[in-house]
Amino acid sequence: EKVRHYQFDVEYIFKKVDCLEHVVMGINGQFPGPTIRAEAGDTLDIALTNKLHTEGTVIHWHGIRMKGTPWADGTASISQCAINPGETFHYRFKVDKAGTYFYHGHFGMQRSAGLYGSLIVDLPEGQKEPFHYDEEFNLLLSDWWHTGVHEQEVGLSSIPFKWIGEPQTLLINGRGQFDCSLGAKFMSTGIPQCNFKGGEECAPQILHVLPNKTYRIRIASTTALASLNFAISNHKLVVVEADGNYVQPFVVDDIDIYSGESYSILLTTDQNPNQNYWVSVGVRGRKPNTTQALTILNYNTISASVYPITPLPETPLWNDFERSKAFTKKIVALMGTPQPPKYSNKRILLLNTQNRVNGYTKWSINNVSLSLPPTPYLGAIKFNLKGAFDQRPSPTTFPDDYDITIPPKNPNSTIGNGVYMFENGEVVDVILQNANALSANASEIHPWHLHGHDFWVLGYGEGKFKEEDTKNFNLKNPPYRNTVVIFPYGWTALRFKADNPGAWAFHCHIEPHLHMGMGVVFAEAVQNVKRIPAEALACGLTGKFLINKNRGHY
Ligand SMILES: O=C1O[C@H]([C@@H](O)CO)C(O)=C1O
Repeated sequence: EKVRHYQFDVEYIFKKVDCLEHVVMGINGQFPGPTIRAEAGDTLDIALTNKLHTEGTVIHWHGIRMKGTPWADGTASISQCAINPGETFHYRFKVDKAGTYFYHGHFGMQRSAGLYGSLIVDLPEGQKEPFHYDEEFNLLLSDWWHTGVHEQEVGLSSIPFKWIGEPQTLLINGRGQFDCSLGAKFMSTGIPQCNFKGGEECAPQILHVLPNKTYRIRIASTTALASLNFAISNHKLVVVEADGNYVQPFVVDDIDIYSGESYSILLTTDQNPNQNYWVSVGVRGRKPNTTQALTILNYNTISASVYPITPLPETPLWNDFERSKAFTKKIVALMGTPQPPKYSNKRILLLNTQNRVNGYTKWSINNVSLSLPPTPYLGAIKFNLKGAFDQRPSPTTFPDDYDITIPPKNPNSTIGNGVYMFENGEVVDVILQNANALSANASEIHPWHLHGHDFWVLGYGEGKFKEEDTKNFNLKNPPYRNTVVIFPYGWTALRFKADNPGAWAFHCHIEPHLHMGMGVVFAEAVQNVKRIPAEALACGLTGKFLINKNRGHY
């Protein structure tokens, strides 16, 4: 159990992200940021210096539960004040569970701007994974726009509303090709063939393998918007991990991965080693307008620049939701995974709707669109600063007669910043209810991510959730995750234990949707939180409160 020290300098850099040069958020001059690698039980000590000139920043350690250090969760306005330009914030927290994680900006739309990197936690020395592999790869998937995020943010909060549209490019480990494709010869789109000489910033990273070995491929998606499908031609994939928890292994030809999720898959190199194979990432869930990302699986027996003779993997139809559901429902926990409590103490229903507030387009939960306050919730709750946010209890349900199959009859909703307060240790069921968006016959996919906890996914269903649906909850081997998707016109049920004192975001991981208000704040036992560093509180009402106190820890 080591303490691992990192210095992260966040700054804008120029980078040929998709062969065209863009301004991107980098860390220590790198995009994506440096990969953090630690062992379960280690403490990470990351000094984050904001080298941006005109905006604050924070970094969220996605999937790490922050037991005892809720102030290190890295969510602006919730766990801390944004770090001002020139200032350094010290994140110090324990990584308590092995798995595939990542980190990313959690202020404004800085994740969309490229502020992200991988965080991999290995088992401690001497402990063994419940599966065998020889080597591993790590693939961080993302999507990229040619419009800068400031322009995107303004568009989302303008009248008329300007939607960001579909991404220009999909990136694998921060590399994509916009003006060419490796598979152009095999496509009918007229896009030119890429010819890389080597050394190009945007050249795909080739997966070099040896025959008859097993590789663990860690895949995480930090996309701003896109739901993705990953496939390797001629090879089966065995899914073994999801969001840092083991799953009962199952074999598939391809996997769906939503923003905020991570998987480990095992790949056995049992195909003809004298050929190269495609590794493909394509868009699902929304009508795609982005070329699939490609790289090569190369057996090291031939040159990686020989074109695969197999056809390009075809991304399943974007709107074949039955196929998406079939994949998702294959995921169950491996025996030995923590099991859900048999009963819950409380159930809340969260209706997801697209709305209007004063003519602005928003997303709302039970008719409240989240607008983050200037004082972070953690300090505001701890010091009982009642003016910091709406003190009224947040709505835990929606009208019985709400028709989820049509656009909202009254599309007007309200802006809010209240909190869902839970008792310490309370077992909470959350039903995420999807609905029709503002235009007719439209209901979208939303991957929901919970901070500070893993939850059990008890089930998915079509239409409106009904009491009798609880009979079909999976209490035997529900997957234990931190991100779960709601399908169009459907619901997803999850259960979690509110046993981590702190204030925690629970939100749609599609970044423009969160920006449009699609999230809520949960909090439990904040009175038990100790030693919040002053630098996490030095803004808003907590900042004023501190001025009247000594510096240090509270
Ligand atoms: O939030 C969104 O807005 C657009 C569309 O609904 C209105 O332009 C879209 O596809 C979203 O996901």
